[in-house]
Amino acid sequence: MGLDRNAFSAGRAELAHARRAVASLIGRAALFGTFANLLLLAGPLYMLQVYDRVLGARSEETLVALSLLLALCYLIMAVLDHARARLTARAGALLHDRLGGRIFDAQISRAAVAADDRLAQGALRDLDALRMVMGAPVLMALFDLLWTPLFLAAIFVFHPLLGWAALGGCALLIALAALNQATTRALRHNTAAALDRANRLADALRAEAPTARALGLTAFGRARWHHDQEAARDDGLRLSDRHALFASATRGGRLFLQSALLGIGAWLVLRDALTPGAMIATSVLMGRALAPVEQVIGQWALLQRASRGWRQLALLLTECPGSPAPMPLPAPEPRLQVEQLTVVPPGARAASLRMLSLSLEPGQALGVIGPSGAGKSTLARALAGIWPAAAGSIRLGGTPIGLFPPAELARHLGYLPQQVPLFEGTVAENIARLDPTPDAKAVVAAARRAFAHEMILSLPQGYDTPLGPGGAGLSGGQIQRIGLARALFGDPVLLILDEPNANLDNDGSEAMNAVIRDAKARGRVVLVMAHRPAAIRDCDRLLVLDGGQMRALGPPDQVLRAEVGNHAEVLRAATPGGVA
Ligand SMILES: Nc1ncnc2c1ncn2[C@@H]1O[C@H](COP(=O)(O)OP(=O)(O)OP(=O)(O)O)[C@@H](O)[C@H]1O
Repeated sequence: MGLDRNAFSAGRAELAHARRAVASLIGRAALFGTFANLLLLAGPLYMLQVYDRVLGARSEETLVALSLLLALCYLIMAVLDHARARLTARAGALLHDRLGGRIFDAQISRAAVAADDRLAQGALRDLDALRMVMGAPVLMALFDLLWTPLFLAAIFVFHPLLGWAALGGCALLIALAALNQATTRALRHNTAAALDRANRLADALRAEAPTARALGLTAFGRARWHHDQEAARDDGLRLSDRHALFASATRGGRLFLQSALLGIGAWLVLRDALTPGAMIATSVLMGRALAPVEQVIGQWALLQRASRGWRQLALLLTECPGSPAPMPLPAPEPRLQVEQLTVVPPGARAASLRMLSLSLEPGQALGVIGPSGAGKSTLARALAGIWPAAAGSIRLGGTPIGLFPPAELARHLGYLPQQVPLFEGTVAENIARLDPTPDAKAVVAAARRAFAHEMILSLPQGYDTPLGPGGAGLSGGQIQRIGLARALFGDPVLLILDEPNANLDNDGSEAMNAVIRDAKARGRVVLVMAHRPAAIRDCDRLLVLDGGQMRALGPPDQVLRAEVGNHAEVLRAATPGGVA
């Protein structure tokens, strides 16, 4: 990725801290591995003894004793192997537990400002890759790799010529693997990118399947998907051919190496430079020395994936630093002050809201109107703490909103976005902001305030009605009412309603105005972003935005008279049954 190491050192430190927590498990696994590897030497030693002692002395007792000893060694080795596999798998699970919550929060805070952020999208998969690699045999093979030099040294002890041949063979196999990696890098990248494009398109079309079919997007969508799939298939085939070539060469090389060592050993035996037992033991030792090399080479992709995941997570954690446990702040008074607020949408170059100042006292409602793209939703998002202020400030009850921890700020805010997202879970859980054990009284109170109680009771299982993703199974108006109940849950001091009556009929619009009146009567501050005049009827101040700037702010009559040519018509439309 070509990133400066220091650029994500804070994240690295955080990951290393979590890794230290699992170090004792890994340490124990490594200790067991040490003994298991030492016991591996029992095989070659047994052969050495059988060839050089048992066959020479023709002693059956020695053979039986040696065989029993060998069986005991292998039994202990199997137990140790099993124990270390369990330990490394648990180390992976523990690492996942340690980091899971933090990474979940970090990816949400990053996605909150840029929904299509790749780092956020892949974070949980990166964490899974770390967990998997710790439980995979490749981690143990990495430990075993440390023993390869010892086995090679043992071969050197038998004869230096055998040692050099073994060392050269190992180097050749590693060089082959490195060459494989280097020559397939571009292919791997292209295959993954094409597959990613194809899958994202398929996911998007599937998520909007009915609309996609009705709009006739399927045929061209399929053609695009095919195009990317074909690219992925062609590069994937080239990649698998290349891998197969290297895999065959490696396998052939390894088999040849083992036989070659036997051949050199036999030649040395003929010249009385080696015993036959040492000749056989060398071949077995070579097999042991190469086994972890082969395993690491074979599972290199898994290691690479985990190492990429580690880097990406380090970057994510650096960019979304965890806040130390914040000092709890008193609940703010319902008073809003916005000063010289400028907001630049994430990823955009230009500000979509500039130098806006306003203040609202308890019990005041502000209507925000303006043409499409004027900056109304931008203001709503900034007030809800979603988009940060590029300049200026937003204070709630005198406290800058950035000082509230996000979860605490969310409790003081009731935000109804233009597109209301509902999630899999019951109606009650959705109103209680996904609390799996929702406070029934608070849920019903919020639904009553939102005039949604009767509507919810008419659903098949009332508050326990399960909803599909996005609120599947409900009408647009029902979704909006449940979204409003969720905004009112916990009786927040500031209500931000972005196009609240977009999907509502006249009764729904009336109910919405009653919600605004009720909130005002209880001293709450309300902001209503609206296209339909009916939504601003109960607002006592009106803000007109245009091109991200304030055009007017004041009492609705006055502002409409000054700003809108047909103000009389607009005021008439603001009454029930008026023109939408
Ligand atoms: N996520 C974004 N990234 C970049 N620019 C954005 C983003 N969202 C909005 N904008 C830009 O900010 C400007 C204001 O958009 P905003 O959604 O605030 O307008 P609006 O008044 O709510 O419009 P509408 O009435 O159509 O909902 C627009 O020019 C838009 O292009």
